[in-house]
Amino acid sequence: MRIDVLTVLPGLFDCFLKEGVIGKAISSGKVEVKVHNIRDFTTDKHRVVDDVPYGGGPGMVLKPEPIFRAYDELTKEGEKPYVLLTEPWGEKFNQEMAVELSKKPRLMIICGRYEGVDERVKSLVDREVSIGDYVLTGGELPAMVIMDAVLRLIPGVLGNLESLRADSFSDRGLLGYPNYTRPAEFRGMKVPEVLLSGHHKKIESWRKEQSLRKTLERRPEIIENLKRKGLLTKEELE
Ligand SMILES: O[C@H]1NC=Nc2cccc(F)c21
Repeated sequence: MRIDVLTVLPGLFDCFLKEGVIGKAISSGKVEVKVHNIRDFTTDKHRVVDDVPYGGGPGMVLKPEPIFRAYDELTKEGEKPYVLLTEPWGEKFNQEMAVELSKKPRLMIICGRYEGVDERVKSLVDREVSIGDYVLTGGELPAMVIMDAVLRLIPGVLGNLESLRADSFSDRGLLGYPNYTRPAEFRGMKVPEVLLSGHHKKIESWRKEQSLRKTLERRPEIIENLKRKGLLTKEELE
């Protein structure tokens, strides 16, 4: 997969693209992520990227020209990208959307600003996406959240062990089961016996039960949603 990111704050992406699973996926060539500074696509001396809103009001609005120039430049060759705009009032991002986006050969993410982007930019956009109903200063963190969730789903990006964990559970949006590691007892708190038993079938069913119980307790709507979609097996429903 190739992702092009358009932003006025490219520096925010430096560590994200170098560290961890995402950093390895890029350095190994499994995925290609290019961050572009919208300012590099301006033509005036002051490299202006935003301006005051017509009709008055607070804040600044990202101008259309530099973004269109970047889009034209970056889509001259190769496959047309599926274009996302990170927007406070966009469609709520979730695991289902992450799975759908992970199947696209090429993405472009235009990072919005809280005050907004000129409406005409949306003629380039396939999906306006928000990561939540809270006020951020810009769309760069949402872009990193989206890339993190999407890139980890690309085959080969996660190590073998981790990909085993990316089972139908997490990808159905169910909450995870409790995790423990050594020591078996710490400050009087013991690891559940079943996890020390080495009985894999029992361990698996304990984990499944824990995950379903926690999801039912904290996020009952996820269970309802899966029921409606017929994505819960008979024994999981018991
Ligand atoms: O993800 C959203 N949630 C909250 N604030 C935002 C600000 C700018 C862009 C954006 F996508 C967002």
